[in-house]
Amino acid sequence: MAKIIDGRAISAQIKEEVKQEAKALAARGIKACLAVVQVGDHPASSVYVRNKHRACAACGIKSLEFHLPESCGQEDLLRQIRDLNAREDVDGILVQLPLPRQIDADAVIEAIDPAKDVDGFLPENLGRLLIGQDGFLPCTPAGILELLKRSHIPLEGKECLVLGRSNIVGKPVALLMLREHATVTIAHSRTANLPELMRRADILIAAIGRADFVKGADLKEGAVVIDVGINRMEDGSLHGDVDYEDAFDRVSAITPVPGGVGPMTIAMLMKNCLRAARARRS
Ligand SMILES: Nc1nc2c(c(=O)[nH]1)N[C@@H](CN(C=O)c1ccc(C(=O)N[C@@H](CCC(=O)O)C(=O)O)cc1)CN2
Repeated sequence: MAKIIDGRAISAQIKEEVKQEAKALAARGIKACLAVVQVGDHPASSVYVRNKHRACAACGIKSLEFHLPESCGQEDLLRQIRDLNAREDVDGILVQLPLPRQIDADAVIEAIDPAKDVDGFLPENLGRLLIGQDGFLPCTPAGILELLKRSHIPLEGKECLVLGRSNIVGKPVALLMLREHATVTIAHSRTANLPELMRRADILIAAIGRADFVKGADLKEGAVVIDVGINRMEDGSLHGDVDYEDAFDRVSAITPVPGGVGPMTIAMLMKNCLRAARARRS
């Protein structure tokens, strides 16, 4: 019987811990503050932004909302970021992705002060991860590691396969697994021997954005499956990158979608906000 790795329960635990730490910081006169910048009205982004404000409120972190129109120009957005960089009261800045087509997302992210990069997307912070130095970790990869650790899943010496090579999930989670002494392979759309790699993996982390791509028969018996995919189907339901029903009887542990990795992204953002406030103001 597979263990269901409950991201909602683990993220609630983390947010409770953050709340206690925020209380201790507030007792020293420091109220952590996150600025959330949204451009346009992408429906999923609006949900995630609202959930970030709610999580801040629940944890005792102040949050500020900056909502720019879909038609906003690159320079307007950069001006907004520079203003927030200069504000003493703002500890963390995040720009909700994706951004409209006319905006160069890399340039916008790189304009954020690295000390306020609570998304952990800046080259300074990703570079630190690469060379094993302390920095802000991107929230989804950090959330995956936390799920594995709090579920007592051993990583050292295990074969870990990461499906997907994005800068915000695939590559950083591969580095985190390597840091934990797993043997890591990154597979992508041009990987030739994917079936062989999947059948060998003790831990499979799927982040390719293709609904139900991985089937039970693809997996090693007893594998641990972490599903990062959030694919909305025509009937409105959400499916991961792994066919959950099909995989369930074959694996030893698996994250559901929804309720697995997704909630951890926001919990780890709260942790990063608090860390930014402590580092900037202590
Ligand atoms: N600036 C950022 N933009 C984006 C990030 C990010 O980390 N920083 N990640 C994603 C979106 N995201 C947070 O922003 C996010 C995605 C999913 C969830 C989540 O809790 N998902 C639920 C399902 C919610 C639903 O019904 O759609 C789940 O999996 O249980 C939280 C945050 C891209 N942009």
